[in-house]
Amino acid sequence: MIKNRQEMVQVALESIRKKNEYSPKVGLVLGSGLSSLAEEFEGDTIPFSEIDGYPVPTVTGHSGMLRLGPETAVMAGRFHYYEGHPMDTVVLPIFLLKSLGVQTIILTNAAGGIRHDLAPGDLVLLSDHINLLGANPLMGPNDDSLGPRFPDMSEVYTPDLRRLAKEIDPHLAEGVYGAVTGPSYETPAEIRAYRTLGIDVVGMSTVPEAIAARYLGMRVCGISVVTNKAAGLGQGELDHSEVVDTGKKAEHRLRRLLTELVSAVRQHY
Ligand SMILES: O=P(O)(O)O[C@H]1O[C@H](CO)[C@@H](O)[C@H]1O
Ligand SMILES: Nc1nc2[nH]cnc2c(=O)[nH]1
Repeated sequence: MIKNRQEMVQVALESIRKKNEYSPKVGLVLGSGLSSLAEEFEGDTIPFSEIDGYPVPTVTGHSGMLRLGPETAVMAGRFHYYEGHPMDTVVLPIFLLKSLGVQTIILTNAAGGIRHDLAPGDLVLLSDHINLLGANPLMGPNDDSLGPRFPDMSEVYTPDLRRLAKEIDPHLAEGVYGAVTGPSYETPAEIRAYRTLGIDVVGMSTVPEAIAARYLGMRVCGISVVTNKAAGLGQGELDHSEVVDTGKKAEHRLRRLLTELVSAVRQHY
């Protein structure tokens, strides 16, 4: 299983290296509706379809491109567990970013707001997460040369990066992200239960990526765009096209935060 994942990384890396040799230190993953933010960062655009062995996203709002430049590697799109991918594939982009030289990763996503003060369009800096996926991307034999068998998760979201983000955007909310499998959205009863667990925003991604990134020794920052009030807390039904539209509308504030955070990270480390 590990061999398979490391082989996938190697094959993907070789096809990227035929296109350019950049080794950026900062990586970004852009969630639903946020793909066009990749254009903010300098680099060559490599469609996922041109990366050997790499799947293409099946979800609207994930364009499926890597923008690889001297300072940043941006994954415009991600793979979700609910798409039917094994966890190895869900976290393949993280292992690939690591092999490209990335040391700091910024994970973004679209999420439903559970905490009462969160409204569509708000940004939430992740302070922690709760994994309700029923799976962990590190299951299976461990390669000790990559990371420990039992990696510590007491500070997944690097405090220093959170401080930098709050200096840039002092009104940034902070909260706990809960990851569920989806693809069905939650019932109102599930949302009430998640609230009592201490979950502030809910989504179907990010947590496997954050776990893999910490395992690999990366610094991690997580940012949710609240695209809707969670089930039962707002008006009407949840709809992915609204998730994508609201994600696009939040791009302006997120653009400033991401670009300034990337330059702060470059100065800081
Ligand atoms: O987490 P990202 O990829 O931003 O997408 C979120 O939006 C989709 C549901 O509308 C799910 O995929 C959920 O995880
Ligand atoms: N699970 C989940 N994922 C989302 N992604 C965007 N909004 C939501 C939501 O309300 N629930």
